[in-house]
Order: sequence, then structure tokens, then C-alpha cells
Amino acid sequence: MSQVAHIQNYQASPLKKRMDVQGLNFFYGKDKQALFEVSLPIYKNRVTAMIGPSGCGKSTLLRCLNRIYELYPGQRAEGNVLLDDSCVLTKKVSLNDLRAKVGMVFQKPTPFPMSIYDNIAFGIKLYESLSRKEMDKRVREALEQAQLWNEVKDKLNSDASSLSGGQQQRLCIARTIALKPEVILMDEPTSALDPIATQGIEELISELRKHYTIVIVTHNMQQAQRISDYTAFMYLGELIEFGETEQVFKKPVNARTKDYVQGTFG
Ligand SMILES: Nc1ncnc2c1ncn2[C@@H]1O[C@H](COP(=O)(O)OP(=O)(O)OP(=O)(O)O)[C@@H](O)[C@H]1O
Repeated sequence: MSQVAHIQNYQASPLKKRMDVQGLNFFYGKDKQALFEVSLPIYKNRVTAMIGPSGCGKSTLLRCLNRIYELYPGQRAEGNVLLDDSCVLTKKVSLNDLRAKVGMVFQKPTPFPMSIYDNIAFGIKLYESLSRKEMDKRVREALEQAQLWNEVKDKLNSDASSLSGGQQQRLCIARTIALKPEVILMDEPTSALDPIATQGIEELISELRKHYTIVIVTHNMQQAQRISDYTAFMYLGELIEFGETEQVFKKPVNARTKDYVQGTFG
């Protein structure tokens, strides 16, 4: 089945907000403001793509959704990012709880230097104490959902570095899924992969949105159109346009969006 057909066949659940970004400003130190009054909904069980030219603030926005910027001194966000009616930017929401609810997959596959099995089990052990049998089940389920199980089931104790790039990225996705997050953030998850591995990850993303809410940063316009339901176009730290992906690409409201999606600039 082609990917487009695959997406069209999917019976989407009714539209419901999972996160809500309201008037978000972001600062790197005192002098650099990277986001300006950004507001957008993140819909449940949908894929939202963030697009825009280099340096427009896509990754910065993504990093606000799980407050990962807090690890870096001098970085500060103002505004609201709501999840379950709480603002995730405030200390009232513990980082541990937030990371469990909002998982992240990075650009380069980053498996831990340990076995395939332990790559999945490691994160789970930080949050839960499971019996060996329960852990085996969770590891298997995560690998199945990440569509990696069949390829690794006979070598779970092998080092994760023995996997191909595409397999390593699916392992990183499995590691994220194993914590049972509600939202998965992906920062250019296929940019280090070849076309075949990229296709595998794209198909996986389309499948995963049945269970998860996904936000993906991508430079690839075709990819955004293939896999996302909603698209946010950013420029110089501002959200210029947000809407259904088909509308943003085929009938953009803003002239700058039109120039960008048609490849006139960027
Ligand atoms: N650690 C940092 N310190 C200071 N400025 C930063 C830092 N990280 C990013 N910036 C600046 O913030 C702005 C937004 O960067 P960001 O990485 O969010 O953009 P992006 O759209 O994801 O870019 P790209 O597509 O190139 O990854 C840019 O002007 C960038 O130079």
C-alpha cells in the first residue's frame, strides 16, 4: 500500500487539543529572542509538522514542549504551553513527569552504548520497577510498535551499535514509546537516514499517530506533506501560518508561506 493511501485509509479520531501553545516567547540569554508570541494548538492523534527556513525557531519551539531547554543556563521561555490544563513551563510540572508524557526523538539516532534490550529497559527502570517477565513484555511491545521486533528478536543482547542507521532510529523511537508517552517530539528524525530508512520511519510515524500525538520538525517539504495532518510555517521566530497541511501547501493564506512552500525562498 502506498503511504498516501495508507494515511487516507486511517479513520481519524475527532479533533481534540492535546497541547496548547499560547503567546510563547523564548530567549537565549539576555540579547537573543528566538520566538515571538507563538500560539498554536497541538491536536491529539495527529501529526503536526513544523517547517520554515533555517534559524526560524522550529527546534526552539519543539524544545519548549518538553522544557528540555531548562538543562541549559540562560535559556528562558515566557507564555503558556498547556498539557492537561497545566503549563509545562512552570516548575509545578516536574521534569520527570513531563519527560514521561512528552518524549523526544533526535536528529541523529543516539542509542545508548548497551544491548538492544537494555536500550529499551534502561528508561523504564527509571520510572517503574517491573518483574523480568513484565519488562520482557514491555520491551517486546515497544519494539513491535516501532516495527523493529522482527529484525531484532533473535539478537536482543547484541550491542545496539550493530544496527543500521534506520534500525537505530527505530530503536530510539521504541525507547521513547516504551515510556508510554502521550506526545512524541521528533527533531528532523530522518535527516541522517537514506531514502529507504526514511520511508520506513515515515510509515512508522503514520502508524504511530493512531496512539500518539506527534510533532515533527522537518526541512523536507515532501515529507511534511506525506506524513503530517497539520503544518506550522515559521519565519524569523514568528508563526506565520498554521493549518491543515493540504491547505498550507495548496492554498496558503500568507504570501510568505506561499513563497516558501513553492520553493521561491528558504
Ligand atoms: N544556544 C543558542 N544560543 C543562542 N542562540 C541560539 C541558540 N540556539 C539557537 N539559537 C538561535 O535561535 C534562532 C532559532 O534557532 P532554531 O535552532 O530554533 O532554528 P531552526 O528553525 O530549528 O533552525 P534549523 O532548521 O537550522 O535547525 C536562530 O537564530 C539561532 O541562531
